[in-house]
Amino acid sequence: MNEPVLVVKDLKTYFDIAEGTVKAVNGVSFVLHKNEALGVVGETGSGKSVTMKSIMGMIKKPGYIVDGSQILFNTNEFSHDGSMEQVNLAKLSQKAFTRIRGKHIGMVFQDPMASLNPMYTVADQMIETIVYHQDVTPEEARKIAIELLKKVGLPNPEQRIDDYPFQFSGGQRQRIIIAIGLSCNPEVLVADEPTTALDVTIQAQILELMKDLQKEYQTGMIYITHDLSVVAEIADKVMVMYGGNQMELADVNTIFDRPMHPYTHALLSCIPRHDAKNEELNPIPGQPPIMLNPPALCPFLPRCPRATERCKKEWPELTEIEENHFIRCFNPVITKKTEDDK
Ligand SMILES: Nc1ncnc2c1ncn2[C@@H]1O[C@H](COP(=O)(O)OP(=O)(O)OP(=O)(O)O)[C@@H](O)[C@H]1O
Repeated sequence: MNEPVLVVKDLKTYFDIAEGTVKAVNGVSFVLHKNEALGVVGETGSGKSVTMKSIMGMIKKPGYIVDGSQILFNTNEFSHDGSMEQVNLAKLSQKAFTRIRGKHIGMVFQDPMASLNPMYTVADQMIETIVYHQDVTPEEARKIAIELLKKVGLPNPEQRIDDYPFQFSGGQRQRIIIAIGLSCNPEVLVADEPTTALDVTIQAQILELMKDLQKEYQTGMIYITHDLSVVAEIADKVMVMYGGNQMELADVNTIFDRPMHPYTHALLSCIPRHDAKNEELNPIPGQPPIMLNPPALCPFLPRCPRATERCKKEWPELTEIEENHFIRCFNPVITKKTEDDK
């Protein structure tokens, strides 16, 4: 495996509000390599977006990254001799972050209209980004922008680049956002539910496009979704989040074939499988956790069918149960490896 581009260690992001502390992200750790796609999956409110906003320096007051959290990014942006170094993004000033965001870490969000400025043409917005981060003239930037728009499948980009965002369909706008996200050839691309606002056939096209471009550019990608079928499609490895914590992290086949966390099991049994005899969905009994002043116990405890007395007393640390398979649980579901898995 190649060098890691991003190493996140025990990331905690809290919000101090009048009622107490919302522990939105409460100990997340993972490594992202070049050319690797990490799928982050979890129910609404599980901390997926706050994790990504923390990585991109977008946490605003009353939110803050707790001391001790590490978001180590491999970059030569700040070194004097062009050598690579690990920079802790959790400690980076907002000013310094403008040299990382958009250039080394690209972003694609759920709502393309919110990411594009309605007052400016696509050309204005793309050229501005490219000129800001790269040593090129506006004329060169325009050429780069047109090439990128071609790449993301926008028809007739030489003319359409001078249109305003409202003149495009939702799917086309998302293609433009992907082109902007990739415009500086970032080492990491963060995508937060980029297909949710689109209709189903367009969703599939955009997903395919992102997968192809990620492999072509060899970008490290973090792809957030609540949809397990999307994860199966796009991810090399998967992080399952619940209640601000990562419950499990493993390569995509392991997550689907031999999940060990009871929550991952519950999540997987909620999706209909074409090979399943029982066509019914199995909702997970109970309520999602409250993140305000949570107890130092597994957040899945009240809903967990495997909970024991120990779970009511101790905090489960993240453990590497087998190589590259991490789990936060005292009572994992152990199934034997089949011959195919070995
Ligand atoms: N500005 C804020 N102030 C207080 N709490 C916040 C703030 N932003 C997020 N939170 C809380 O942090 C928790 C995690 O939110 P987050 O947006 O990361 O969830 P998510 O998994 O991305 O959900 P979704 O799939 O709905 O986007 C939630 O309980 C949310 O209410």
